[in-house]
Amino acid sequence: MTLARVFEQLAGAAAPVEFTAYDGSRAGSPGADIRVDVRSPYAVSYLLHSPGALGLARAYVTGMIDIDGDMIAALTTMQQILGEVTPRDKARILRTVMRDPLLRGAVTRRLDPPPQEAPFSRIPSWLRHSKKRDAKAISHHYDVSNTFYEWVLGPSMAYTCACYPREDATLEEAQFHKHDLVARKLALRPGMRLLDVGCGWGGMVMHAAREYGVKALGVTLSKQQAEWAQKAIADRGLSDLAEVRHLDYRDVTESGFDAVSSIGLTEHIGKQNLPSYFSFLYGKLRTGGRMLNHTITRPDNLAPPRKENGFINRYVFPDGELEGPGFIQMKMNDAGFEIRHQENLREHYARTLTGWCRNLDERWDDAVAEVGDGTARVWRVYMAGCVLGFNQNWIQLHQTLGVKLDADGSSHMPLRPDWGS
Ligand SMILES: C[S@@+](CC[C@H](N)C(=O)[O-])C[C@H]1O[C@@H](n2cnc3c(N)ncnc32)[C@H](O)[C@@H]1O
Repeated sequence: MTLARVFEQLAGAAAPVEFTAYDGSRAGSPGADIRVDVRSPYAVSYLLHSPGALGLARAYVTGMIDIDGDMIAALTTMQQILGEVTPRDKARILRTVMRDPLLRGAVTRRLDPPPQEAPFSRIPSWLRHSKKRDAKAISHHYDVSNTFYEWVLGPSMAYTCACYPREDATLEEAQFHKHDLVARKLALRPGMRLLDVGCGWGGMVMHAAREYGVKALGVTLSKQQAEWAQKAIADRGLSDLAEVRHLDYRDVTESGFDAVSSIGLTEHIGKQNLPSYFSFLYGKLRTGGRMLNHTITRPDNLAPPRKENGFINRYVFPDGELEGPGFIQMKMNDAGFEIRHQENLREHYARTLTGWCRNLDERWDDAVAEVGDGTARVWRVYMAGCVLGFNQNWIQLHQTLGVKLDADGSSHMPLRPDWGS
């Protein structure tokens, strides 16, 4: 039996996928929008020996399997296919594979993980997140290439969930709207001081300075981000108001800020450290000041965190940890914040990621030349996979607004805050 037929056997003859393989075989639906090319017999080894979807990801990252067509649609189809495979199907396919001498040789050999896997020892959560280890983990993901990120993210250089004000809003409009929503929730006014922790390429800092006349300080652990942001601030004539430092947020010495924003940093903090993280941010605010925490969450508040050893942790965000919205809120409360508002932008993140996937596909050849085939593949499969994750509610996105009350309990909030939608 040819290799393409083996895959067809797995997927079912009616699957809307065309399979081709290194042995010249073809199967599945000819001319389908999704084309899967098995380029090496060793792809089967990854598929059989890695848990869950990790095998498919490894085979794709190494280029042993190629996926042509819309990646989001391809992963959706594969998810359906794999979800329908029974243990009996697996046993039958394994028997077929073992009859082929080349495939048998490939399957019985265990392969090393692709080099794109982050070189981090898997240690318990409470041992992670030293400043040194965090700096390495952040560099692994963010110090890839600013040019690559410009192509993927677009001019906003915002690397977090956008907020789409209308069905037909562009990614760029939605990123502007997100920054503005944060600014409005924080009630930014000219002359205020904002601290933006985990500031990325400086999008929020520049928005606050340009649109609100706010003096804004951003800190990021990524050297490349800081360099890009510092140049952007100077180029845009915002140096009087905006500043970005290459710094761990724990090393910010100033305090008395009128507002604090944290947009996409909490995912890197670690469950054990959430109390000290929120206490630190609380300590940075003046009384009456507001803090907006924007983070990916999981839809439950159960312990322990799930899939710590999956593809995302190994290849994309080493040491990343997600908690439920209730848990985040509880830890903010316990640090002293009064919670005033919380909202879930889950569907907005699926749209945002779809925009990034489209951008990457449009510049695919350039991206491969810039960061290498394996790294470009990691981003392509991770971003498309996350679209499924947000659409199917494995993950969510919560903005939580807290206030540091005056000693007399006054919040300085209007009775009905109106920050629009
Ligand atoms: C997903 S990015 C979000 C960037 C930006 N806020 C945005 O919306 O585009 C996460 C950011 O958190 C930063 N970060 C992670 N851990 C940090 C730490 N301990 N101190 C300072 N920044 C940190 C990263 O360097 C990165 O800039």
